Amino acid sequence: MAATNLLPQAPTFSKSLKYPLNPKSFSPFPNLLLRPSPKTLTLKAVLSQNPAKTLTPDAQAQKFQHCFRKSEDGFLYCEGLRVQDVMDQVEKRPFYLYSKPQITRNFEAYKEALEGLRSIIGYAIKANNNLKILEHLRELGCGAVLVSGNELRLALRAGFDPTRCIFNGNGKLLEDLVLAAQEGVFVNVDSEFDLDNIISAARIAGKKVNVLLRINPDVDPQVHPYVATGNKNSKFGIRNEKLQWFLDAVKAHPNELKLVGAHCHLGSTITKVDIFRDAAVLMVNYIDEIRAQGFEISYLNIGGGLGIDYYHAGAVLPTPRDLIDTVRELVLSRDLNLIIEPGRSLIANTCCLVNRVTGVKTNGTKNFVVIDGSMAELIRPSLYDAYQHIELVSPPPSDAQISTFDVVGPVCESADFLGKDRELPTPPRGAGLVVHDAGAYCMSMASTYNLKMRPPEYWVEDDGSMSKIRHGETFEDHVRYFEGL
Ligand SMILES: Cc1ncc(COP(=O)(O)O)c(C=O)c1O
Ligand SMILES: N[C@@H](CCCC[NH3+])C(=O)O
Repeated sequence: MAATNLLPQAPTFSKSLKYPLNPKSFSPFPNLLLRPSPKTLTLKAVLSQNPAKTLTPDAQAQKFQHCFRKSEDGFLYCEGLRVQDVMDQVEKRPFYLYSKPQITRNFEAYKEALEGLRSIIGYAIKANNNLKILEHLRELGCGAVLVSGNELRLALRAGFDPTRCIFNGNGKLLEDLVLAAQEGVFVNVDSEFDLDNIISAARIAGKKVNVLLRINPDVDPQVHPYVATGNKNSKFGIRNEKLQWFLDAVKAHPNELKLVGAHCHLGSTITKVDIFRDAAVLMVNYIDEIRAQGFEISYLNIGGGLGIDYYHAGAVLPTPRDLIDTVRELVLSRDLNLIIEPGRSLIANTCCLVNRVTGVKTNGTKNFVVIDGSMAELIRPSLYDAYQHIELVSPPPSDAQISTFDVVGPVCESADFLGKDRELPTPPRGAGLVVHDAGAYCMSMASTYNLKMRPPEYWVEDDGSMSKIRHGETFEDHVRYFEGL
């Protein structure tokens, strides 16, 4: 399917140009320039208008209690099952172990927080694309956020209602946009060429597409630069300078496009709700400006990004209720539907990567616990220097010496570590060791580097029994890719 260029390209600095390109027109931002506009609101101004909200730990914090608990005699449990017993029953290789009830509790926490608002919870499938988990979230009433054609196909296979799905991304392909258009999925517009493709897709599908403009509000999410997406250096979204061009372009295509909302996504692992509040203030200002031009905007999508407590050190972090409460009045005051796109905060704390200790060694300056899991199964520590809590699943021998270890895998990279400088009792060979909070961006980012095949996944069911929810990849799977070539 070849895309024709339906739209002229917006200039980098669109101040002096209008859609369609017309050298005579001068101000593409009549409204934005004449009134206090989002552009003139610096972050500092926003903050002073909206004094920081004090975070109150609420009853929901209880709901975020960890499904993995240590018993008094030192055994780790997942809900009612001893992780050691699970290890003894399953294949001897690293595996992911989830709690289905915790997934439900996490979802319910968002649902309860959203009471009184018209809303869609769009689960960001990129965080974890296990089909069983998707089906469970869909049954609970979740929508889905997709960033590729295959994520869209998987969401449809899992039975998600397409009208509760949002297709995001800065490089969406025409054929995938056609599917999105056919299915009636919301599509977020990221760039000029993206809009061009969306218009083509609408024509091919013979369907009008409901679009949201992904606005880059330039708010610093105060996170690792690799997971910051809503600041001015980001590859994502539309900056204020180009906004009018997009509005005019949408207006020029009434048969293909219906502009229904505005979207932003600031980044991931955000642990201060005031950051979301700042962005939401900017976003509703944009929505006011856009509505003033006659568009019927009914959705504000504030993206995902809420962080979780990776450290297990007793910190009180914002809950879904804290997040929703911080934007609630803004949403109500504009009579908007709220879309949120949580990934990590729905799924991360529901799972551990369970590993076995291969052995312990020292190189004279450092001690190492070598396990069978690695950066291939769980890359976050290597990629972002991310901390994930590590502990043994069973009590160590009574004479085990406590030392400081790097917990490493067998992969031939010095970046292959799961944890650095961790104080642990010296584990015997074969001991079980878990990496916590492994439900988000772990399995979905796993690779087969060093031919470490992707691990199997299990979950503890609501009745306390255990089921396999994904087969582990095997050597035979790898060899099969070359059959018949
Ligand atoms: C557009 C978009 N929405 C939602 C998410 C989910 O973010 P998180 O897992 O931090 O909630 C992401 C990932 O950061 C994203 O890029
Ligand atoms: N992969 C990142 C999150 C990226 C979010 C996607 N926009 C992580 O592991 O924390």
